[in-house]
Amino acid sequence: VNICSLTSTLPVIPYRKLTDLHYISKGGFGTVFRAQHSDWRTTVAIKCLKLDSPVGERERNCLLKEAEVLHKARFNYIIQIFGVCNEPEFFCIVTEFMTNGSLDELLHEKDMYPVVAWPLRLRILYEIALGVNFLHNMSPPLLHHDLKTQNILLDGEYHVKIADFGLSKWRQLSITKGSGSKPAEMGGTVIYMPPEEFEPSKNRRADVKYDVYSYAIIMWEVLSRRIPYEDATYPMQIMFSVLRGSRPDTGPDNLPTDIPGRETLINIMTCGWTTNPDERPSFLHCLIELEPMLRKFDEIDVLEAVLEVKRSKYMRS
Ligand SMILES: CNC(=O)c1cc(Oc2ccc(NC(=O)Nc3ccc(SCC(=O)O)c(F)c3)c(F)c2)ccn1
Repeated sequence: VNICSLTSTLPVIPYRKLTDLHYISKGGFGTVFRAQHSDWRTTVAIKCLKLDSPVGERERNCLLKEAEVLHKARFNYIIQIFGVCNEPEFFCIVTEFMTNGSLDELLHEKDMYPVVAWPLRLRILYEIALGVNFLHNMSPPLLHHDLKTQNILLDGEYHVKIADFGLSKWRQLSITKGSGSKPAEMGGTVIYMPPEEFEPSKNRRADVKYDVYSYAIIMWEVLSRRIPYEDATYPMQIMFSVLRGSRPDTGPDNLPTDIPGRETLINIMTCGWTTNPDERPSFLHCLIELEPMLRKFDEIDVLEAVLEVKRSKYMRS
């Protein structure tokens, strides 16, 4: 990646402007911190190369590539990049900070969020589809291939932004080597992976139908507030049962009958996770099905749902 071509249109942020760093997360490859920008007076997130490891040319190129991707993929529902910090001893991507964390927390921290009303859950599903649909509409299509509730971030008003923490080494290697993703045992979760990913004899094309499988699993997780295959103890168990065709149960115990548009949502879900990738819907198709459902809610329903989660978070934090 040519740093000049990138930084000619993307702000270069001097390291000295980034203060109050707080550690957020780390992978084999990079580390994410929260920070303040001393001139912009805002909170930002910075994804940097491991500070201790000598910044290898390849690692630096990976992060530059990511900055370029994020810069090109600017959209309402994709995490926003503010700039890069490119100094010999410090190299990082600077993005917006998503104050309400990940969808994973919203769904499973039931003490903090005892109630997440349906209008907000459906808006979240709709906005995830808008974000991924945008990526798939780029030319060439940008495939996420690591959609999971930990990579779906929420801003101050609980609007969705698609992210990719992608901090594990093998994932970066797969980007640079252009190979498929490595087996999930290396830290990744299997629950969002389509069965064709497990096939050893993989001559997989860069599959546009990978993401919609992950999206179908996320739909089930959002509507049930359960961890898919929560009874399994080993990833291999999940892989084998998924290869045999088992999927999360869509019965009323997991998906309550009072979900608005329950039938349509279950149809999209079961279509999205079918074994044959060619039978899975496009995100455009998912959006066309979801649009009328969102129109049924008026703005107030959604705002009341947001207020309810804000109040409960405030009371319990
Ligand atoms: C409580 N709040 C937080 O903790 C927090 C942490 C945070 O940290 C980061 C998380 C992710 C990234 N980077 C990233 O998302 N990159 C990326 C790359 C490719 C694609 S699209 C194609 C593909 O997936 O390959 C894509 F959608 C995204 C980052 F730089 C910082 C950001 C905001 N808030």
